[in-house]
Amino acid sequence: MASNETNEQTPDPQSPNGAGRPGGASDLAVRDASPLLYERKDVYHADTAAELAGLARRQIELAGEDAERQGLLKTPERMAKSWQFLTHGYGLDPDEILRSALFDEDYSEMVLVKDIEVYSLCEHHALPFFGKAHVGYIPNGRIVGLSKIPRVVDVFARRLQVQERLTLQVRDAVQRVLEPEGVAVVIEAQHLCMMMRGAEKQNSMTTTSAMSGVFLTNTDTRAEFMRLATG
Ligand SMILES: Nc1nc2c(ncn2[C@@H]2O[C@H](COP(=O)(O)OP(=O)(O)OP(=O)(O)O)[C@@H](O)[C@H]2O)c(=O)[nH]1
Ligand SMILES: [Zn+2]
Repeated sequence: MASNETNEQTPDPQSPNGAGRPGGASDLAVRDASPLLYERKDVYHADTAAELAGLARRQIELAGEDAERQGLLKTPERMAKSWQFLTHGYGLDPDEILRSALFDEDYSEMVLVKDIEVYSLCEHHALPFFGKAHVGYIPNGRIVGLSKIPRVVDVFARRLQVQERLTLQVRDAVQRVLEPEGVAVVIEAQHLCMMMRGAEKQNSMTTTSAMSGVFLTNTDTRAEFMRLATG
């Protein structure tokens, strides 16, 4: 750590670490990478960190900033780490997560996990959208460990997304693995690309839903889900 900081305070003028020139990115990784950062192999990847940090540094420079300014010295590495976290869902398998906690059970009423926090990135602007997901299903002989539902929401949310596809993907994964009588998913979210830029609307909420099985064929079941989830 200390030697890293020393290097940061006194960059070698012969090796200006300029992202945008060949080799700049890997210099940056050597200078900034902290070993602890990459312990979570499912989230952080040392092999792409250098290139990401180089791109981040270039973005900072193109904004008109001095990337060697003290407060910004480690920012490219932080941006790389943050980007890897926000997109780590690509490396996760939703079916494997759901299959890891399936239990035979005769319970045949609705199971609802509601108010699951969702943080995702819109694929058009790479800006966050965030809100809540409500996931219900009616078992058909087996139930899933409750925590696996929010975990599966995160598998798909931690990718570049549109809210509609995120909603469908959660429904389809639960339907595919549990083979229940039906699945219902509602997501309510606010999109920063509509709030802090673009349309600049601060209070609009987008609701998407995806249903299958009995939630499509039985209006009472669907109504009960909507009442419990969003009422
Ligand atoms: N359907 C859908 N659209 C989204 C989502 N996230 C962002 N968008 C929209 O994606 C659209 C991209 O439109 P473009 O006209 O190509 O991009 P833009 O010029 O930045 O548009 P504005 O946001 O209107 O300034 C915008 O209307 C966004 O509101 C999402 O999850 N679902
Ligand atoms: Zn957007």
